[in-house]
Amino acid sequence: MTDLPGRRPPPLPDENPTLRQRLENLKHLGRLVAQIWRTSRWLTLASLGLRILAALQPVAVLYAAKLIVDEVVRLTGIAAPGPEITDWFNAGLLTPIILLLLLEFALVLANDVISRATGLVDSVLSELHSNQVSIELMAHAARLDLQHFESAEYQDRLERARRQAAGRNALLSQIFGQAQDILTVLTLAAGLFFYAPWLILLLPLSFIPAIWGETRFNTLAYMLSRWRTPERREIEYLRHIGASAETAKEVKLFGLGDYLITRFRTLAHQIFLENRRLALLRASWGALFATIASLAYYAAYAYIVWRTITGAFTLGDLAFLSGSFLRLNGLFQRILLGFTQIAGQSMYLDDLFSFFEIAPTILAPAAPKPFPVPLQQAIAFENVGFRYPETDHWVVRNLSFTLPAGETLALVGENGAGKTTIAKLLTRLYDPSEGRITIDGIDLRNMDPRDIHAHVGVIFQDFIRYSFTARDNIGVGRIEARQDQARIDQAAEQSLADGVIAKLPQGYDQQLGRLFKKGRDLSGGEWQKVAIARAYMRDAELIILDEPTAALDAKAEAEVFARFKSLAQGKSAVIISHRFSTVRMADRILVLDNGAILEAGTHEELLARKGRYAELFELQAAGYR
Ligand SMILES: Nc1ncnc2c1ncn2[C@@H]1O[C@H](COP(=O)(O)OP(=O)(O)OP(=O)(O)O)[C@@H](O)[C@H]1O
Repeated sequence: MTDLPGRRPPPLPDENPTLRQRLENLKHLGRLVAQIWRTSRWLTLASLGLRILAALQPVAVLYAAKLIVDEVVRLTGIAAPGPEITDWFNAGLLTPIILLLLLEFALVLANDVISRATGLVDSVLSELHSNQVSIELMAHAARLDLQHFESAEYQDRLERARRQAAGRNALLSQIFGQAQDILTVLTLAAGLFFYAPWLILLLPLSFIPAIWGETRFNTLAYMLSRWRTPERREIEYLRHIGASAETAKEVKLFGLGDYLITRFRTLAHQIFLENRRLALLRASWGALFATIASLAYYAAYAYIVWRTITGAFTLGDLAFLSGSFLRLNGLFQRILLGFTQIAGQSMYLDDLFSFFEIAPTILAPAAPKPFPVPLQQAIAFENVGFRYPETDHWVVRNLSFTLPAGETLALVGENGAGKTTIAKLLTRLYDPSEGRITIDGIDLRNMDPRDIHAHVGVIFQDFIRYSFTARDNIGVGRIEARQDQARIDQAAEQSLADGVIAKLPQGYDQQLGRLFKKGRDLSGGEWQKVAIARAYMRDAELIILDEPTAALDAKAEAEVFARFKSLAQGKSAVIISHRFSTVRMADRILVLDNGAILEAGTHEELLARKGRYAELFELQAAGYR
C-alpha cells in the first residue's frame, strides 16, 4: 500500500496491530474528548457532574440497605411494646427504620432522575458532536488537493472517516459511562476491602480471559472491516448504480439489473461469511469466559455466607457484601468489556483522525504574490512536464507555449492527449512535476491557490449539476455574489441560460435536478448553459472552458461563442473542444499529441500547413457536407 503524499505519520500497517500500537490508539480518545469539549463545554461538564452523582449512588443504596437489615434484626430481638403498629410507633421504636426507608427511597428516586438527565444531556451532546465532526471533516476535505480526491486509497480513507463521523456517537456515552463505572467500583471496592480485602483480588483474576478474548475479537473485527473497505465501497457503488435515478436509464436499457445484483450478492456474501464466522467465535468464547466469571463470583459469595454463619459478619453485612459483590461482578465485567470496546472503537477513531492528518501539498507560499489584475503580458508554460501522483506516465512533457493577454487559445487533440490536465495545471489544482507556469512572469507556485481560483473562471466537462435552485446553480460560481441578481442575470444572458430559466415554471426559484420534490431536470445542453453561466459569474482574468459546448446544438454553440467572444474582450481564454466550428474562432490553436505540441497557429495557418489539424478539420467538415 503506498502512502498518500502529505500524510505525515506512517499509515497503519495492514497486519494485526501490536499491543503497543493498540495502546497508542488509545491516545485518540484524548483527541475525541477534546473534540467533545470543543463542541460544548457546558454540556460536557453537565454530563460529567451527573455521572459523578450517579457513581456514588450504588454504594449509598447498599449501605442504607445494610443499615435497614441490621435495624430489622435489632427490632426482632427486642420485646414488642404492644400488638399494634401504633404501639411500636408511639414508643418511638420505628423512627430510625422509617428514616432509613425514606433515605433509600430518595436515593432510588434520585437515581432515576439522574439517569434520565444524563441520557438527555448525552443525546443532545452526541448529536452536536456528530455535527461538529462532520463540519470538521468537510472543512478539512475542502482544504485538500484534487490529487487526494483522485486517488483510490484516499477515497477509501475518506469513506472510512465519513463512516466514523456518523458512527461513533455511542462512544461518547461509553467513555463517560466508563469513568462513572470506575468511580462506582472504587467506592464499592473500598467498602468490600474494609471487610474482606483478598476477595477484591479474586474479581479481576476471573476477568483476564474475558479481556484477552474481547481485545482479540475487536482487533479481528476492525482488521476485517479495514481490509474490506475497497469491497465495501464497491458494494456501495453497486447499490448506488443499481438503484438510483441517474443510472436508471442505462441500467434498464442495457438490462444490467441481474448482472449488478449478482456482483453485489457475491461480494456481500463473502463479507457476510467472514462476519458470521467472527460473530460465532466471539459468542462461543464469550460464553466460556462468562461462566468462569460467574464461578469466581459464587465462590466468593459462598465464603461470605460461611463467615456470616460463623458470626463474623452481621446479616446487614451479608446484605451489603453480597450486594456489593454482585454489583462489582457486573461492573467489572462492564468496565472490562467497555474498555476493550473503547479500545476497539479507538482503532476506528484512527480512521477519523488519520484523515485529519492528511495535509494539503498545494499551498500558498509564505509571501504569496497577488494574481496580476489586469493581466498585461501573457500566461506561459515553460518546459512543463507532468505525471499524476503514483504513476510513471508523463501526461505532458517539455510543453512550452505562450498565451498573450487578451487572446483566446484553443486546445485540440485526441482523447487522452492531456488537454484537461493542462487546464488543471493552469488552475493550480496540480503543480507541474517539471518546468513552470507563469502569469505575467510570476510562477503560479508563488501565488495563493485561492487567489488564482478567484481570478479564473473554469467549467470542466464533468461539471456538477447541483440539486439547488436555478439561481444558486449560477450563483455558486461566485459564492459571495449569489444574491446579486443583476450579476446572475448578466451571466445567464451571456451563456444563454436566460432562455432555459425563462421556460421554468418558477424561474430562478425553480429547484433543479430530480433529487428533491418539485425538482425539474434539464437537458444536457440546458445544464451546460447553466454551468457556463457559473464560470461567467467569476471576476475572471482567464476563462477556461473544457468542452463547454459538447451538448449544445449547432445554433446554440455559435451563439454561445459569439457572446463569449464579446465577453472575453480583453480577457484571456482557453477553450478545449473537439468541434472545429468552435476551435476556429480562437486566436491561436495548439494541436496536442501525447502531451506534446504537434502544431500551433491560427486556423488559417494550420489549414495552409496541411498537417494533422487540416486533416482533422477536413474530416469533420466532410461530415457536415
Ligand atoms: N487523476 C488522474 N490520475 C492518473 N492519470 C490520469 C488522471 N487524470 C487523467 N489521467 C490520464 O492522463 C491522460 C490525459 O488525460 P486528460 O484528461 O488530460 O485528457 P484529455 O486530452 O482532456 O482527454 P479528453 O479529450 O478525453 O477529455 C490520460 O491518459 C488519462 O488516463
